[in-house]
Amino acid sequence: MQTEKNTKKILLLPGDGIGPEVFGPVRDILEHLVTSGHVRLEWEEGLIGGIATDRTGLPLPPDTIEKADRCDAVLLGAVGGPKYDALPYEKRPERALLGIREHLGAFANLRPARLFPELAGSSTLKPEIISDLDLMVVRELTGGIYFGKPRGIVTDQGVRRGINTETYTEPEIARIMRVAFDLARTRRKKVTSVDKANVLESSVLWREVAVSVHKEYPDVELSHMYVDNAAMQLVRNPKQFDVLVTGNLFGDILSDEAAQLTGSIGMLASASIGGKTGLYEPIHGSAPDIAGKDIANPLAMILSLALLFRYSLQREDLAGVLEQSVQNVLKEGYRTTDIQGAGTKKIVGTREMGSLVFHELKKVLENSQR
Ligand SMILES: NC(=O)C1=CN([C@@H]2O[C@H](COP(=O)(O)OP(=O)(O)OC[C@H]3O[C@@H](n4cnc5c(N)ncnc54)[C@H](O)[C@@H]3O)[C@@H](O)[C@H]2O)C=CC1
Ligand SMILES: CC(C)CC(=O)C(=O)O
Ligand SMILES: [Mg+2]
Repeated sequence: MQTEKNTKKILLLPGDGIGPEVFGPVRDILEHLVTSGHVRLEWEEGLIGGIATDRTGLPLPPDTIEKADRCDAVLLGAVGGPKYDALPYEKRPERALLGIREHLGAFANLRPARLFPELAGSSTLKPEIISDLDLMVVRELTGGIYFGKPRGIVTDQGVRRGINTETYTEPEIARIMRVAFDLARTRRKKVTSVDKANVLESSVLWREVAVSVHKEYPDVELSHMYVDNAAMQLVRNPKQFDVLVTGNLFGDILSDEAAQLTGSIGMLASASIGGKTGLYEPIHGSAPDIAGKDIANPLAMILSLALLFRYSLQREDLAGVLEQSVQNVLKEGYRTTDIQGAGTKKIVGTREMGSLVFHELKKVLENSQR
């Protein structure tokens, strides 16, 4: 095990709905890692989303931005909920999410869809289709239609019109392509670039830049796929993919689909990198349908903390310990309801799953010191 020279600082933003619930084990895990001397780390908490609007009138208060700027990494739960759905866009919790991603410059969103072998019987897909699945979705996160201007709802001669703009610049495409090619070099050296170049000019440029950047990576294979076909191929034969790189909107949609290949959206973690500070969050939302019921799966949240150790703190050892702890708990047959299936010995709630992983983590750490 390594130790840190300098104390690192992280910001915790639990957010709304199941966000604070799945965050439960995070503080215990951090506390234990610090008190047992495995890492020198401090953390503070902040507000984001609906809860921030309730308490301060703003979904992304300046205090949260200031705290994020003093930290080495940010860990976020989820934002949003029906209570806030009627708010104008600038006041919505989701605006805060886009705002913090943009502020941190976190343009590369890595969403690793890796199937724990123990969950091969938990997906709605046949085990032979998903066994050994290990695909990385690289989603462009600070451009595209979520940020393009003009946007809004205007009234034109008495008729209301909703407008959004899909736009990508050459440098925006080139930098996300480099992230995808660099990652592919550490994996199976295959990049599939997903676009809609048969219809959209932004995708025509996307494809041209992909081809041009690819010249820097002759050892990596590049192929292109239209997004409608990619959505179908993901459930037909997902193991054909290694790194799948795409824009903000397509990546948002395809990564929820990829999550189901791993058993549940409650399993998929994400790392948003490329800017001054990394941002780590499960890919799921605030799940208002199950919030407050102690049934949400906290594993995507815990695995996001593992990614924080891997990408922002360069602590591959601790990332591995967390991932091993999750796997051991699954091996013992514990499941939240969303991942029940073959191999389930006991259905547990959010709190119990969190505490099982926490206790397993202590064991894994002890064993690693022997
Ligand atoms: N990163 C974020 O903060 C995101 C926020 N949202 C927001 O979340 C709210 C709900 O959006 P939805 O479209 O329903 O997406 P969602 O991801 O919150 O939920 C989709 C479905 O997956 C289930 N689910 C999600 N996370 C789960 C977990 N950890 N364990 C077990 N089941 C889980 C939910 O119960 C629901 O049936 C909206 O306000 C939306 O804008 C949506 C996606 C991402
Ligand atoms: C507000 C949305 C862009 C959040 C989302 O669905 C995501 O990032 O996956
Ligand atoms: Mg999404």
